[in-house]
Amino acid sequence: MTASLFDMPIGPDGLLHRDEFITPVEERELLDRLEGLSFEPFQFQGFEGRRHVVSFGRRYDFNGPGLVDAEPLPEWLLPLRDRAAAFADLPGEAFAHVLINKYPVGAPIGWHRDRPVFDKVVGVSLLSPAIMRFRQREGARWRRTAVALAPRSAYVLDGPARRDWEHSIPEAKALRYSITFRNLRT
Ligand SMILES: O=C(O)CCC(=O)C(=O)O
Ligand SMILES: [Fe+2]
Repeated sequence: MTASLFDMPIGPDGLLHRDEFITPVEERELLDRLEGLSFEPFQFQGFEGRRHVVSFGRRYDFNGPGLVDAEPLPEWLLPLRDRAAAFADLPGEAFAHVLINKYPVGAPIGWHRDRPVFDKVVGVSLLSPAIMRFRQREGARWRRTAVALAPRSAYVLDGPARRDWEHSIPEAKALRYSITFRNLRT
């Protein structure tokens, strides 16, 4: 499944977004799996975020060492990994790192660009909708845009959307999960 007419070229260049990337039944099965994981508060240089996370394959430790090994990807994640990789024009095995985000009510993700050790990012949204905001500095001002992330939709961040724009998601209004896949920059 590579880019098609139905992948909306909205938002910054390099952002692809596809609704109904997974079916409601697949979403339910994934949620059952996610409910069994041990999420931990996101740690950033001594601070704890309201967002909770689980990593597989590799884990990015923001308190010092950077990229470290993590538990291998569980079997149940492999079909989604392969579908996400195809969406980003990559082989499944390229996605060495999976980060699952859990956003309880009130949990945001602040403005950031993903770490430069990673290349493309694919994110799959589950359970409730969110708005992903983008901003890019332009002189003294910010260019801004946003994309609606419906449950079961997926996005690819590549090119300028990945490298030049920052993204963030405001405080969750209802519990939401995202399953995000990253390959390593070579
Ligand atoms: O929840 C999302 O879809 C965004 C996650 C994100 O930006 C990240 O994990 O770096
Ligand atoms: Fe991100």
